[in-house]
Amino acid sequence: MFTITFDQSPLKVAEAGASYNTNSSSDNSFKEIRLIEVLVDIPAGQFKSQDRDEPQLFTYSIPTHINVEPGDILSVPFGAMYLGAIAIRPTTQIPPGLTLEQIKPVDEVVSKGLFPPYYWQLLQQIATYYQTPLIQVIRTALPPGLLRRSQRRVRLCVDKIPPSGVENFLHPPALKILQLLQANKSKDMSWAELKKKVGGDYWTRKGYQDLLDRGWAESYLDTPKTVQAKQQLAVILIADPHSAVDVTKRQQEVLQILKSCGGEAWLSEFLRLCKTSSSTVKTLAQKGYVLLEEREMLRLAQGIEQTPDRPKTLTPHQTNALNIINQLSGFAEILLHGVTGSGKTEVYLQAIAPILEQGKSALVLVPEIGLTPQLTDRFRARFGEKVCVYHSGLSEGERYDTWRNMTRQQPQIIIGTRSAIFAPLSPLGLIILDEEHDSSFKQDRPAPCYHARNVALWRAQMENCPLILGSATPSLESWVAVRGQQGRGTPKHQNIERFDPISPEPNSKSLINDCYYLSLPERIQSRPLPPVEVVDMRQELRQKNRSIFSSRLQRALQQLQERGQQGILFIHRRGHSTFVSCRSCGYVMECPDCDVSLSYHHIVEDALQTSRQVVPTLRCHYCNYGELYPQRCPQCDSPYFKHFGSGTQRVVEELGRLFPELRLIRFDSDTTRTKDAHRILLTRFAQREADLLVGTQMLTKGLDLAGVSLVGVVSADGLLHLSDYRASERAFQTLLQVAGRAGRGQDPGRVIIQTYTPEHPVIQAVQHYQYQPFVERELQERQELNYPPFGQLIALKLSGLNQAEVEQTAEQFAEVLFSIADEIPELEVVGPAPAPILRVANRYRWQILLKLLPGTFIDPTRLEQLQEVCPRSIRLMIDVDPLHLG
Ligand SMILES: Nc1ncnc2c1ncn2[C@@H]1O[C@H](COP(=O)(O)OP(=O)(O)OP(=O)(O)O)[C@@H](O)[C@H]1O
Ligand SMILES: [Zn+2]
Ligand SMILES: [Zn+2]
Repeated sequence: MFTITFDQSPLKVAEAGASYNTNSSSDNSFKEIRLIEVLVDIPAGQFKSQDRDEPQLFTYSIPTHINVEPGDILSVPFGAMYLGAIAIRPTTQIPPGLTLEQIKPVDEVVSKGLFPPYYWQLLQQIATYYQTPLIQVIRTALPPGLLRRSQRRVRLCVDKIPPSGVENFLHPPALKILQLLQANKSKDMSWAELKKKVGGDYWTRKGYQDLLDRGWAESYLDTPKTVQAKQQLAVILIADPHSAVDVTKRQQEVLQILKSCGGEAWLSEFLRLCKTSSSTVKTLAQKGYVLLEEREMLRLAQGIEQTPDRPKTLTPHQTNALNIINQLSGFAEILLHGVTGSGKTEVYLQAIAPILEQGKSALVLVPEIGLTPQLTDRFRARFGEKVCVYHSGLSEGERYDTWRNMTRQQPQIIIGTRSAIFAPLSPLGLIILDEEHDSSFKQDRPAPCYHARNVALWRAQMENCPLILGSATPSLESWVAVRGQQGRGTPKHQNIERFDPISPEPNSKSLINDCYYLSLPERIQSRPLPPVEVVDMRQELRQKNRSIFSSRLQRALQQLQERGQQGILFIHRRGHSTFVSCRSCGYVMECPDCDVSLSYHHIVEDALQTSRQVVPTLRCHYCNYGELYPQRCPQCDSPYFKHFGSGTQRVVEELGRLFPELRLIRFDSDTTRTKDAHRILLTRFAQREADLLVGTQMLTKGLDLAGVSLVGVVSADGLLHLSDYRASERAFQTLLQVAGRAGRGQDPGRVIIQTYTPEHPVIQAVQHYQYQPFVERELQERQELNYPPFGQLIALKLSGLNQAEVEQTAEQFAEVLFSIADEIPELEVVGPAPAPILRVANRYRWQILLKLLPGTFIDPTRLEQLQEVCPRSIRLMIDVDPLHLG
């Protein structure tokens, strides 16, 4: 848990000598100067900043007669033009090189409320904490083209205009505008059009100002008229499939699928889903079972309409959790720790209902879009049209429309991935992070490398609303936040300095107790968690089984079809395992100092420029410790000492060879690229079109499929030995999540995990579902080496096309940092070292780790200086609280 400190410094322009802070009555005379930083919509090529594509913030003064707030859309003078702009934050600083007189005033407020008033402070907080320029944070937060898509228009206030004789006293440009508008049927025109007809910006502005002063005209912001609502064919079920008699088996199937989609779908999506032709659907339409109809396609992404459902009767654990949540009124951080299938989603749904009734909105964040269709469907079934989806996968138009819709202040629910934390909802009554432990909540690149959980916490504090973190396997950060440093205590009530948006005085911080630990220890209907069987792959090798499947997993796969059951086969993502291990004894090479596994590297030795030699080496990518790649296992001398990894492709081939009858669906980033692929593949699986779902990480997240009885993990080792201090935590979470997909329906589940190190503490903990003992042990280890959540890490990630240059720069930077560390004993500099995967997309990558003891902060300006001296050919990324090192 960190403290929020907002920059509430007084007006610096008013700093007349040192008297400002000591004599508070003298500041009134200066309060008149109000400055605002704005984001200007500069047409491409009009302005050259250091970085060509980078938009800029400009400072304007606010005239006394208008009220400008952050989030307003403005018209501002810019060179000879007037441009659209978004007010970002009030400032007290005159930009360097300018005098107060040179700062131009804002022209007009065109539209209000593009984001809530405290929003800029949130952006500012992110910029400060994640050491990123504010403008980059703005670019991450606001949807692209927000200004470009908004059109300034002028309309007459018809009832304010006297009936006749106005020609006698109006100036020509004002009269011209009046006549143009009056001639228009809607009494309304775009600014651009007016300008063209009146003859230039200057006269249009003069004329308009006159009409505005008289109250005869006003300007406003509108979506350009060219953006038309899209029409699209929908197919709608109009009769019960069960009563259909005159249909073929296939047609009956198609009707059933439509029913399971909630009775309605877009035709094109539906055809893909059923793998049928439009003639089948047309036949069904002729027979009167379905209706084909043009409908307006909502550009608000709301998903497919669902049959309404009612709140479920809660279990006692759910009731207890909900009661506590319902009693909260202000900020609180709640960890909802519920085992897989314990009904966390139902708790979210019932916690949101009263929030909407109070006229507030709710924000629900989920890890990946692969998980969203099922979850969105459940929300849609409960709350209908009030649910919208927001994530970076939407088109620009969808994002824009959803954004504008969110600022309309009707109570609504936004479901989205990481970037949805920036949704401009207000008032906000509740924020939920589902699967809060998931690492996709952290942005890897570009900067800011923000974690949506941190941002959510700051937002909840600013909005003074509760934040629910839900997970079956909470992150160590969240666990420690609510249970105290050792993770043992009962929910620890902490003192948090809360920002009060109502009275933003520097000292108005209130102390509140606000951490809750809520647990759902049982599955719904007291279904048992599926037993976890661990298979020792070293034994298989001894028994001469060289297949990637143990004989136990082979038997289980065999039985799937015989028993008409379904399974999930989990494969660790390829290309991420760089560790080396022994197939005979399971020994893994580790760094003697850093508690992470060593990474395999080829080093090309070219010292004499005559011979090129490939030398396989093992390297620690924290501290750069290295040794030669041993030919035989240092522990048991076995020659089966290898670099690890088996991809989806290989698994699928082997499955095809061993079980030609088994019907597979591949579910990974290769097969789920297109827009609705997740929904389509999962629906097909749920319709039992396949026996086995084979895939990567994506499978672990929240799938609720009743038919799945078997879960197989091909090799846990890829997860266990990631060369990262978080490897164990992540492996534990992933394995428990994937195990949690089994046995959610009537059939009891079964989980088979294959590994070369069955004695590994993570495997032991997973086998017995021991969350707390695992976490306590892990926390102890982290504490010994000052890893998070105890100490803080900052990674400086360098990359460039020239390997020697990257390495050299990294070494120079490390020198600078070492000298800083000499002054700050709480700072440790580790490295520089090559990233575990040294070269990605042609760029060589090195990194330096900064380790800070609890409570220590490094002055951000010192890291900024590194940014300034960084050669242009090298990219430097500052990753605060990095999750993935490499
Ligand atoms: N009170 C209830 N009564 C009956 N069924 C329920 C109840 N609560 C939830 N369910 C059902 O139980 C199943 C599991 O619930 P849910 O998916 O919400 O669990 P979860 O805790 O989110 O699981 P996971 O962490 O594995 O994603 C769902 O099909 C849900 O509809
Ligand atoms: Zn060995
Ligand atoms: Zn090391």
